[in-house]
Amino acid sequence: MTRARFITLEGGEGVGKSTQLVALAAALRARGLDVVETREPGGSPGAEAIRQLLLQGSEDRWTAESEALLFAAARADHVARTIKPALAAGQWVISDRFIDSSVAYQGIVGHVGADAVRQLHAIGSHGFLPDRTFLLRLENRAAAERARARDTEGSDRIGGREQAFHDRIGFAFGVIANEEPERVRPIDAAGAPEAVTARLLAALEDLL
Ligand SMILES: Nc1ncnc2c1ncn2[C@@H]1O[C@H](COP(=O)(O)OP(=O)(O)O)[C@@H](O)[C@H]1O
Ligand SMILES: Cc1cn([C@H]2C[C@H](O)[C@@H](COP(=O)(O)OP(=O)(O)O)O2)c(=O)[nH]c1=O
Repeated sequence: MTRARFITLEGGEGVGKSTQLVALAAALRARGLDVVETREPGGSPGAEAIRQLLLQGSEDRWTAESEALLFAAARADHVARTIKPALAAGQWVISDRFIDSSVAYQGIVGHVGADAVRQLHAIGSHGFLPDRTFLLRLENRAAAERARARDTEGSDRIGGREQAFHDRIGFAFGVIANEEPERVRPIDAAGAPEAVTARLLAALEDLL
């Protein structure tokens, strides 16, 4: 039996992370693995409370620095209370977003700086990293169309920003994937959900 792994799904809004999280977890369970599905911001009671602070209210509710600290605090709780205990118990963990979202949104696009965000992660979560990160890649307009179809009742504080912001996020994730090619694997997110899941499984085969 291989050891339990921590997998994260990253990418901009609407690329299909939540959809693939459910499908990938089901595929891994079908192979007999015990899988925990989680998400950020959130994933533990404390982090879910911080999620409310982060995603509700006006766009200027937090300074860029406060926002980065809140994400790091939520992640520290998520890692300590949910992710590490699950891995220690032999469960695989798949998270919808993790540190790379902070590096992209707060670090590269939000001007806090990628290094500063990684330092916060070093303090809050001892620099804990996923075994593998899948970066779902989808052409910007297709992702915006998927997100619009989903968010018929309006989007959240961060998701509701203009298209140019989301374009910069896509670019920032590309920078991250280039920096850490061993951990961060780009996956084509176009096409039917089942086709994307098959690509994810193929790119996970060596860890199974
Ligand atoms: N491969 C796909 N093809 C078409 N629509 C999709 C696909 N994957 C997800 N969707 C739909 O697009 C919307 C956004 O997907 P979601 O998984 O919520 O994305 P994310 O979590 O990355 O924001 C949802 O309405 C979802 O049902
Ligand atoms: C985890 C994380 C999320 N975010 C943002 C990305 C999203 O706009 C929002 C999370 O909203 P959510 O609805 O969970 O994500 P999605 O829109 O992908 O389905 O928070 C950050 O800015 N930094 C982070 O570290």
